[in-house]
Order: sequence, then structure tokens, then C-alpha cells
Amino acid sequence: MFRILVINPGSTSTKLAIFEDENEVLNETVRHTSAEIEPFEKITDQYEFRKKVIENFLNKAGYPLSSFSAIIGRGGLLKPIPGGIYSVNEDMLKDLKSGKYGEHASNLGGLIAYELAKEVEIQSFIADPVVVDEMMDIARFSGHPDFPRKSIFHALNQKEIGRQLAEKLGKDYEDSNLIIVHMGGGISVGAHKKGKVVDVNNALDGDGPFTPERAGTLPLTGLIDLCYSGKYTLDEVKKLIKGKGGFVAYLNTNDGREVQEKIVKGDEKAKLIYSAMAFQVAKWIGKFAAAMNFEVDGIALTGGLAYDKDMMVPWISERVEFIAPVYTFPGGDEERALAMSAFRALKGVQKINTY
Ligand SMILES: Nc1ncnc2c1ncn2[C@@H]1O[C@H](COP(=O)(O)OP(=O)(O)OP(=O)(O)O)[C@@H](O)[C@H]1O
Ligand SMILES: CCCC(=O)O
Repeated sequence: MFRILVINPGSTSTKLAIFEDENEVLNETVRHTSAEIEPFEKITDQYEFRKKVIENFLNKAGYPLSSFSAIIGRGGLLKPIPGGIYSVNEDMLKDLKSGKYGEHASNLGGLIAYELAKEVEIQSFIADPVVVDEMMDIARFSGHPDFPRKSIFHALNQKEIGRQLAEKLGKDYEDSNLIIVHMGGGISVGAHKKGKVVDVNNALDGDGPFTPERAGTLPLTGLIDLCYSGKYTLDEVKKLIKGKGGFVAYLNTNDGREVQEKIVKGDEKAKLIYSAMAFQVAKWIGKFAAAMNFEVDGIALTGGLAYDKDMMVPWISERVEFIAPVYTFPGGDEERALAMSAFRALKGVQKINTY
């Protein structure tokens, strides 16, 4: 029996799971408020904070590190690579630590998996990192050659949910046209055409709907003026867009459930902001339906906000269900997707890639 520890650091949470072969033994989501995260200037500064969360989880669960066969973490901003499982090696560690390809919570997945695995001399992996790139060439244009569009998104969950949605529709993933919307701390909307994510918003880089903690696409001239106003440093502007944008900027929270509670208590501003997010998500779904000539078999809503079946889900669905049937996969299935990659690699039935 293989016992696998799964580490999934998201922008607003750390999700942890223990699998024994294909069976999930434990799964816990530790949520991090914006007040908790804000003091950390860089993602790597969160290393000790997140590692402690994992150690507490293991202590509480009563599983010593030495009882695991392998550790798999969600990764990470790396050079663009094909999907699959990768062992964490020195080159990967260097890129994750330096933030050469950017900063994201999932960079910590590979880093912490490696350090913990080293302590007990077991293998560490990452799988389907956020940089998986299957974009069609026509989608790479932004409008200026200095700014090509990039494929950075919730690849792990989008691929897993794509497969689950295709199965629900009685089709093969490789033979379906799907739109998958992951709504977490960040939001990505992906056009999955015959098993490839041919177009997707860059969820990290001012491209897409606004999110619980990100500004999404902004009016460009206003942003340029702000950059040159002398009021903000470069890091402050970056934080304004990612970390202090979206719900955080409008409502001072990154928690969708808190926004819901405000709405239920009659807060009209909260209702308007929450419905504006649903409106923007629906518009991006329409955009990617056009990217697939409106030949869409199904639409999936997943990520934390897809738990909200009273407001977020119906407010999006009512605008887009004429395109294709809408299904929800609340939360997603990232931990299982990671664990199954590690399981297949340990069994020797999936090739382990070298970064
Ligand atoms: N029942 C719920 N209703 C509404 N919002 C919810 C619910 N449960 C979680 N959320 C919200 O979903 C968001 C977090 O989603 P998720 O856990 O998928 O994100 P994450 O893993 O932190 O980040 P990301 O998925 O972008 O990497 C938060 O705003 C959280 O408050
Ligand atoms: C880039 C995908 C993950 C996120 O939005 O946080």
C-alpha cells in the first residue's frame, strides 16, 4: 500500500489530504484570511507559515512523515511545460525559490513537498502545474507583440473536472468541447477543445473576471496613470491588483461566504459586487464559447465559489445555459488529481517527467 501526502497551497487556503492507494483517508482545508496573508511581502515568505499548517495537520492526524511513500505538492510558476507528473529536482527548486517565472502560492507546494520528503528520504513530485500550455496560436495575441497572452490557470483542477464533465455527458474528454470555470481565490475560464485547453485567461495577470482577491482586467489608461502617480511602489501596485483587488478592494474580505452573509443581512453594496462578479464570469464564458464557434457540449462551474448554489451558481447559469448545460463541481478535485498522479507514478504506470 502506498500512503501519499498531498499539499495544495491556494491563494486563500492550504488544502491537505492523505491517500492510501486510491482511497482518501483525510482531507482538510485550512483557510487563510487576507489579514493573515497580507503581512507576507513575497510568496516564499509564507514558507514557514504554510509548513507549520502542514505539520499541525500531520500531528493532529497522527501520521508520522516516515509513514508516507511519497509527497506531492501543487506547483507552481515554472517555465511552460506539458501536463503530467514531475519529480522535484534542483532546477525546479531554483525556479520556484527565485520566483523567476512569477510568484504564486502553489510555488510552495513543490518547495515544501521537497523539504519534508528529504527529511525521511522519500520522493517528492508536482503534477499539472499552473503553467500547462496548450493554447492555440491565434489565442496568443494580445494586441501588441511585446505582450503575448500566456496560459496560466488552474490546470490541475480544470483538467480533472473536464474529464468528470465529459463522463457525465457520456463522452470522452478528448472528444468534447467544454468550458470549465474555476472560481477560487483566482478565477480561470478555460476553453477545452477535444482535450486541449486552447484558450484561457491568465488568472494571475490582470486578465479575466475580478475574483475574491484580484482585480481581473482593468481599464489600461487608469492603471498607467496610477503607476506614474508617485503614490505607489511597484510592489504596492502589484499587490493592489493581486491580493488587494476584487472583493478585498470592494468589501475588505477575500471570503465569498462572508459576502453571502452580508447579502442575506440586506447589504445592497455586497449584493451588487457579488452579482458583478457573476456577470463578469458569464461574459468570459460567452467569450470562450465564441473561441469554440459556439460548439460547446457542457459548462462546468468549480472551485470554492461553486459551493454557492443560492446566488453565484444561478446568477451565472441563467446568463449562459442557452449555450450548453451547466454543471457544478463544488470545490473541485485537485487533491485526488494530485494523489492519483503520484499513485500511478509509484506503481510505475505513469512516466515521471524531468523538469
Ligand atoms: N460555500 C461557499 N460559498 C461561497 N463561497 C465559498 C464557499 N466556500 C468557499 N468559498 C469561497 O471560495 C473562495 C476560495 O475558493 P478555493 O478554495 O477554490 O480557492 P483557493 O484554493 O484558495 O485559491 P485558488 O483556487 O485560486 O488557488 C473563497 O473566497 C471562499 O470564501
Ligand atoms: C493561476 C491559477 C491559480 C490562481 O489563480 O491562483
